Amino acid sequence: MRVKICGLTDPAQAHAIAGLGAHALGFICVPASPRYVAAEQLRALTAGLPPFIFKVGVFADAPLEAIEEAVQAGGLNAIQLHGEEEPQVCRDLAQSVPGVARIKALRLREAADLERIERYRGCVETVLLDSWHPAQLGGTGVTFDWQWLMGFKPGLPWILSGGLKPENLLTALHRLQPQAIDLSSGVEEAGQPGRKNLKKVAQVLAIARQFSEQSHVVV
Ligand SMILES: O=C(O)c1ccccc1NCC(=O)[C@H](O)[C@H](O)COP(=O)(O)O
Repeated sequence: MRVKICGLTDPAQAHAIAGLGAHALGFICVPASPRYVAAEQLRALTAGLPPFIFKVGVFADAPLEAIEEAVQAGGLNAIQLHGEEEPQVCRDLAQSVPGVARIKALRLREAADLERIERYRGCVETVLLDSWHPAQLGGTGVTFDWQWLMGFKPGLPWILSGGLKPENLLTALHRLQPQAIDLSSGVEEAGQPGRKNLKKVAQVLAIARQFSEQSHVVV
């Protein structure tokens, strides 16, 4: 079970969360987000992180130059495409930013939205399933209807996201058996987007570890 903690804005917190055992850290490169970090901040956030930590930049219909700049500044291992990027855009990015993994986020409004995954097969390495929200692209703290994932077998690696928090994580893991999870607002200080509560992060990592041990999953 891999754990991605997303929406970091403070270098000391990024280091602390890496030290707690998160596998991936996410940085929001979407200017409209309250968790937005510009390229220079990204450089500071990622400097000196352990080399085995996966660094993910989150974008939404961003111009290629912005993605290239962030990839370079942050030494990113992956880009998460959280907007309306078509499969061809994802394919093209393999040429533009070679060696950087692509994660396509799908914001689910109804069960039928899961069918969109098929279009991205072969265009991205991983899909991330998040909740749809009328006014926000991500970091909403809202869960989608987990019933939609009953019998779900997409045939490519996937990450469960959307409204996960220490209180509902174990239920989600038992019911949905995701390969990886992504959390943001559920591990934040109340009313402070981008400021993580390290106790909640530690709790989440302990739950994921405990679940993996019980399920004999290699962490
Ligand atoms: O977090 C944001 O502010 C954000 C803004 C614009 C696009 C994407 C964004 N976040 C993407 C993420 O990967 C979040 O971790 C994901 O939406 C889950 O958030 P939450 O429901 O708060 O755990």
